[in-house]
Amino acid sequence: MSHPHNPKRPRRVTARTPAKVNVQLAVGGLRDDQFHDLANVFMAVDLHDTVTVEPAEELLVTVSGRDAHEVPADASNLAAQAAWLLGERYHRDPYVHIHIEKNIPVAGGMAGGSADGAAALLAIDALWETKASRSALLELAARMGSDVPFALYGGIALGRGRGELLTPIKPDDGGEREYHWVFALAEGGLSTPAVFHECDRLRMASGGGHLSADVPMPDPAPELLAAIRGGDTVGLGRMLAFGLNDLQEAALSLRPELRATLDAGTAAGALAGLVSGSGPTCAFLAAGEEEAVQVAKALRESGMCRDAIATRGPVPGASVEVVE
Ligand SMILES: C[C@@](CO)(OP(=O)(O)O)[C@H](O)COP(=O)(O)OP(=O)(O)OC[C@H]1O[C@@H](n2ccc(N)nc2=O)[C@H](O)[C@@H]1O
Ligand SMILES: Nc1ncnc2c1ncn2[C@@H]1O[C@H](COP(=O)(O)OP(=O)(O)O)[C@@H](O)[C@H]1O
Repeated sequence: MSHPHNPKRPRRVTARTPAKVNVQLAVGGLRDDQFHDLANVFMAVDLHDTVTVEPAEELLVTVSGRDAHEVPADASNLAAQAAWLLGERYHRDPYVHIHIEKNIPVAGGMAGGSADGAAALLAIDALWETKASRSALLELAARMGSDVPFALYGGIALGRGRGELLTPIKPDDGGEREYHWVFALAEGGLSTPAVFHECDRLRMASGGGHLSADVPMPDPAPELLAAIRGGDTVGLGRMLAFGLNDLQEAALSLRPELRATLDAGTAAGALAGLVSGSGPTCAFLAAGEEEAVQVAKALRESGMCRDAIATRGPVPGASVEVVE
């Protein structure tokens, strides 16, 4: 199935994808397929991985940047899975060199692997000129992982099902809102399945052994949706401080030292601190850009994290940046 190079075809394509934070992560019961039903309110934030693809004799993954050595450079890499899935669908050998420039913390609860998978889908589709429809890309994305479809969407969106059934959430006046965030990066990652498992274990223990399947279907918090639709930073902070991440207790149970990180960020003036998704990255909402810079500085000086990054959201989802 080799395709001779057509001089008009692209030689190299670069795409980039943002990380995410979950402003709500309501976790329902364990389903028969071993996933949990979610009400997952994602926000894409301005911290990106970049993926460059070019034709090659075999499927090859290379990685550079932050924590590159922790990223699998084999078929388990979500970017490699994108090549396999697109190849299967369009009857092509998945022979591409995929280079990932990592910036999103690995196993940090910020969907870095999903970001790379989504960027690779767009980049390889452009390289091969397969012109996959948006719905075809979303379907392949959902097969790759629950978080991958949102990486294509970006912005703010509610994810239902296992997180893959998305509805965008926008301010009522149609305008853009900017929220200022600080992310405190932890040493080492947390395994997403292990955190879901710990969530089930804690529920079983506190409920006297009730089956996780008895947990009601999760819903988004109406006050949270109202804050987002009203572009209300203080209202969003109030809801985050209330505690809308059902995986937070599980992440803290596996990593108790994250409590001190959360305390350090709120003591430094953040409106609210929360564990990002399954953790261990901690996210802090700040009142404005200046406040975010101050919170990041205080967190770095506290020694409670390995680095702290001030950034903003929401930002658009995965996009092709350069076609050469
Ligand atoms: C928790 C979240 C929140 O957005 O992300 P992270 O914080 O890890 O980035 C997601 O639900 C993670 O999505 P993703 O990382 O794509 O997970 P998947 O590959 O689909 O699933 C990995 C494993 O996580 C568990 N899982 C995932 C999604 C879900 N709705 N229920 C689950 O129980 C299952 O054990 C599954 O085998
Ligand atoms: N491109 C990738 N970048 C990072 N991790 C990847 C990638 N592809 C597969 N993985 C695997 O996925 C796991 C979870 O990574 P990641 O997506 O960064 O975290 P999280 O699920 O917490 O958001 C990693 O530990 C790694 O084994």
